[in-house]
Amino acid sequence: MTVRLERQGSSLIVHNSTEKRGAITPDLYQTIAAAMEQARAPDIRCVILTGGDFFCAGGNLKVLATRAALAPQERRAKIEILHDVIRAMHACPVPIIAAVEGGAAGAGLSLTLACDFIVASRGAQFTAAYVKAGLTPDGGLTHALSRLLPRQMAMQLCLIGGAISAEQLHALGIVFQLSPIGETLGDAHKLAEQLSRGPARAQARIRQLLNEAQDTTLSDQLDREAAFMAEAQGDSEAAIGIQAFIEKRKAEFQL
Ligand SMILES: CC(C)(COP(=O)(O)OP(=O)(O)OC[C@H]1O[C@@H](n2cnc3c(N)ncnc32)[C@H](O)[C@@H]1OP(=O)(O)O)[C@@H](O)C(=O)NCCC(=O)NCCSC(=O)/C=C1/CC=CC=CO1
Repeated sequence: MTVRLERQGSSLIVHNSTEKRGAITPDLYQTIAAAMEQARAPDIRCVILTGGDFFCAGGNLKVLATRAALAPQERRAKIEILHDVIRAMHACPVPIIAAVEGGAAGAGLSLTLACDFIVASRGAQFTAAYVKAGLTPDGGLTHALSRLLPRQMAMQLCLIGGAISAEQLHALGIVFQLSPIGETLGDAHKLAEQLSRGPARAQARIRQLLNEAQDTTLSDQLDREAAFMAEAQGDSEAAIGIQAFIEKRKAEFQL
């Protein structure tokens, strides 16, 4: 049972097939970090994160139980490894898809919500979990949940540590697609294929704009949008897309 990085066409796939419901190992951090690095190549159009029967149960509680023996700064350094991975995902130039079988818990949920699209198996369960172990969320979970959910719902999830289903998250627009059990990776590939037919540079600009919009003022965001739109208008992708519209045909962006 391992973590591995695979390339299929223009997609990179991080497989997290570790024991204990995909509980996090150092390999997972290294492999996602490597995928984020490789995603800078122009022929990579998408990254997919996937797991086994259960996507990822978060930090391994048996390992976390040993952390009390470490000095506070050593404990902090271990958490920062996860946070560097989340930062790298935020800065990734291509879309990231989570193909989630079974569900996600703790930092596994943080990783899921750091993705742009979530394809989840029907009945999958998502839980913050941390509070049940006397811990507090990390991996940007409170940042994500406080923006995605009403405050009270985020509080309920984090303070009680209960689960929310893929169906509920789908109704909220957080899960992009519900798939039959065992089919999330196949459906993620189809989505990656669809995305790869779009304009790569426009997609990278859009991703950056939406990610940065979370922490900025309207005025700063208008400046950013103006700069990016000016860039986009001078890009051959816009020439291709606009010409296709005028000629009433589907745009074919270079792959
Ligand atoms: C909801 C569950 C994830 C899955 O429930 P279920 O399908 O019923 O499976 P179980 O029977 O509970 O579990 C099967 C076996 O896996 C072991 N296991 C599950 N999760 C973990 C885990 N996180 N760590 C270690 N082992 C785990 C479980 O003990 C079973 O083993 P045995 O067959 O030997 O008995 C459910 O399992 C669950 O709620 N798990 C705990 C979720 C959790 O609390 N996660 C950690 C949150 S804290 C965190 O993520 C923190 C960090 C901190 C810093 C840096 C990096 C990462 O994370």
